Amino acid sequence: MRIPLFIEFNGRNVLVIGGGGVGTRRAIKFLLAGANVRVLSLEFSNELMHYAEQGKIELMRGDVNNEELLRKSIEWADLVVIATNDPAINERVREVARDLRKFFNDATNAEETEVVVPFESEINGIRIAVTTEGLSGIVARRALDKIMNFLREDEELMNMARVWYAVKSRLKEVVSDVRTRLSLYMELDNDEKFNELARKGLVDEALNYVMRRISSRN
Ligand SMILES: C[C@@]1(CC(=O)O)c2cc3[nH]c(cc4nc(cc5[nH]c(cc(n2)[C@H]1CCC(=O)O)[C@@](C)(CC(=O)O)[C@@H]5CCC(=O)O)C(CC(=O)O)=C4CCC(=O)O)c(CCC(=O)O)c3CC(=O)O
Ligand SMILES: NC(=O)C1=CN([C@@H]2O[C@H](COP(=O)(O)OP(=O)(O)OC[C@H]3O[C@@H](n4cnc5c(N)ncnc54)[C@H](O)[C@@H]3O)[C@@H](O)[C@H]2O)C=CC1
Repeated sequence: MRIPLFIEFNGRNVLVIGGGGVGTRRAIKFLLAGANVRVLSLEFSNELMHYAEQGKIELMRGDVNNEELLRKSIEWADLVVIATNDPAINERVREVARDLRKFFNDATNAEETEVVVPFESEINGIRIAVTTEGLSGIVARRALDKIMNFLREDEELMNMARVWYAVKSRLKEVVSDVRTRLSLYMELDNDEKFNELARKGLVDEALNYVMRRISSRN
C-alpha cells in the first residue's frame, strides 16, 4: 500500500530512464525541486538537450540492455523514474531497482509503480496532491480542480491560514515548552473570540489577543 508523503528532493540523485515526452516532464519536475538529474536514454527530446547544454541535466546516451550501464546508473540514484516506451525494458529496470533496493516511479505502469507522482497544486501554503493511482488521471485532475476551487472560494479559511501561520511562528518564539504550545493551539482552536479574528484575517489583532492570553495564564 502506498502512503502519501511529501519528500524533499533538494540534493537527491534522480535517474530518469527514457528521454521522450514523459521522461522530459519528470526530469524537469525533479530538477526544479533541486535534485541532481541524470537521464539515461537512446534518444533525447530537444528540451532535454537544451537543459543539458546549460549544464542543468546530465544526459547519458545508452541502451538499458547494457546491464552494467544500467546497474551503475541505478546505484547512483536515490529514485529511479521509468519512462521508456518498451514494456520489457521497463520491467527489467524495475527488477534491477528492486534488487538494488532503490525506490522507483514507473510512469508506464500504475500497478507496479512504487512511487506515484500525483496531480498537485497549492494555495496559501496548503498543498494538495491527488491521485487515483492509475484508475483515471482525468478523474484525478478534475477532483483536484474541484478541491482548488472550493478552497479558493473559502475566504474564511484563507484568512485563517494567514493568522494561524503568524500565530504558530510567534508561539514557537515565545513559548519554549512544546506541551504548553500544543495546549495553546488546542485552546485557540476552540476559542470563539480568536476564531472570529482569524476568520476575518486580522493578523495583528489575533497576535495581540494570543499574547494577552499567554500573559494572563502566567
Ligand atoms: C499512476 C501514475 C504513475 C506516475 O506516473 O507516477 C500515472 C500513470 C499513467 N499515466 C498515463 C497517461 C497520462 N498521464 C498524463 C499526465 C500525468 N500523469 C501524472 C501522474 C500519473 N500517471 C500517476 C497517477 C495518475 C492517477 O492519479 O491516476 C501527472 C499528474 C504527473 C506528471 O506526469 O508529472 C501528469 C499530469 C501533468 C500535468 O498536470 O500537467 C497524461 C496527459 C499528458 O501526458 O499530458 C497521460 C496521457 C493521457 C491519459 O491517459 O490520461 C499512463 C498511460 C495510460 C495508458 O496506457 O492508457 C500511465 C500508466 C498507467 O496508467 O498504467
Ligand atoms: N505517467 C504518465 O504521465 C504517462 C505515461 N506514459 C507512458 O510512458 C511511456 C513513454 O512515453 P513517451 O515519453 O511519450 O515516449 P517516447 O517514445 O517519446 O520516449 C521513449 C524514450 O525511451 C527511450 N528508450 C526506448 N528504449 C530504450 C532502451 N532500450 N534504452 C534506453 N532508452 C530507451 C527512447 O529513446 C525514448 O527517448 C509510454 O509508452 C506510456 O506507457 C504516457 C503518457 C503519460
